Amino acid sequence: QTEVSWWHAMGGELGEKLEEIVATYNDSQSDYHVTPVYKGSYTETMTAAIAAFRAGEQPDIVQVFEVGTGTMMAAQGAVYPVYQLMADMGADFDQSGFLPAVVGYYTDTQGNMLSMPFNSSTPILYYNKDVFEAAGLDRDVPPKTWEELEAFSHQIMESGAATCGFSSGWISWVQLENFSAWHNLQIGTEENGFAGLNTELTMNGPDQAKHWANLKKWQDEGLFQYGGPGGGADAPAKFYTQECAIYMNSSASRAGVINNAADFEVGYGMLPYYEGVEGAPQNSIIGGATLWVLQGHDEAEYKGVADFFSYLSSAEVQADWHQFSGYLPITQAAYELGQQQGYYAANPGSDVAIKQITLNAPTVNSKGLRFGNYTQIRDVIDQEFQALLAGDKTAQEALDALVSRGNEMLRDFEATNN
Ligand SMILES: O=P(O)(O)OC[C@H](O)CO
Repeated sequence: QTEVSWWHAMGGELGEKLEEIVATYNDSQSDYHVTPVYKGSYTETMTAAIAAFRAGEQPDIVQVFEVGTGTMMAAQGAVYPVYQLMADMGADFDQSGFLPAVVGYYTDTQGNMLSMPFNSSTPILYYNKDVFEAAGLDRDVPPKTWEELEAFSHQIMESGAATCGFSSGWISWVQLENFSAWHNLQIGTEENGFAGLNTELTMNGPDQAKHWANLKKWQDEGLFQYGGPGGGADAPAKFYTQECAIYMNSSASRAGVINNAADFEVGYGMLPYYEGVEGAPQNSIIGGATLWVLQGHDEAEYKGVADFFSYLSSAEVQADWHQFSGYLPITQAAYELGQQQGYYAANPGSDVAIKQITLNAPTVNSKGLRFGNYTQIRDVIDQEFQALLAGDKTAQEALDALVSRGNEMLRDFEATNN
């Protein structure tokens, strides 16, 4: 039996489900044995894989979050592009079967898919229907706009139904990158980095500054509670314990919400937008991760990787993973299978993510982002957001600082990858 190693970043409910999927594959055939290894957060997993590659101890497959794409694409000698691997191994691979929003994020300039989609998400809004009702709000109507979200939060807090309006995971991803796409605002030049390495960040415009100034104001009023840097590890519990009535996070937080929010009914909505911003709401952008294959292994292992990828992207496996986790149904076939099964009709709100990401045809501002060194730039975004919350900088100063610090990191990346 040939061993195939897969380093991943799925913890909690998602990690357990991933292991179940792998075990089913391992039991279904006898040529290959896939071993999944949890390596921590997305950043930790990516950092570990890069270090392992340098030491010649890299796994066959590594799960890399969407913002690591620019860095992985530039690591040409380290990566075995998925379209090439599937062709070399004689495996079926129909790129056109994946959702356009997913394909566009992971293809090179010739349109070839470099990594295997597995868990693509988009941020959505979760709310506590019981708290809404206790506050005198309609339990079936989530806030559509930020103006409504602010008014609802005041009503919730003043009525005593909950002590906090909202929290959010992934400040950078949800409250800056997706915020920009959703309002059709540019994130960076060169088509948000898709068109070339000579790109500059531009996410410090007046609408982003207005939003960050509001988040600071709402924090000071108690309306908004910060969940911490990176994924925002403290945010989920604020929603589960019914402290905060509204919670914005990955569509894949759904598995955790269903598991932990047993005492109240959860409602689902799209991200809020500001009234009067032209083009809003546009469409949200993907997050989550794809599977990158690393060089340096023998052909038998790559045959195993190709076989495992075919299994992973089958409609049955994808539909099951999507329905359990809240990740998007990344193939058209998985989405259609869910419709045939009556899954969306039986689970109201479970299709909010796909409706939101496909709400309008993506513009040059809303098809995603691709920047080198972006994992490090995300850390800078977190630092500047914390400086804003601490009152050390205004929203405009924090955004200007993260843009100029980020641009230096983009220049470093350009210099080493040209
Ligand atoms: O929680 P996930 O897996 O949906 O990922 C969220 C962000 O895209 C990470 O960059």
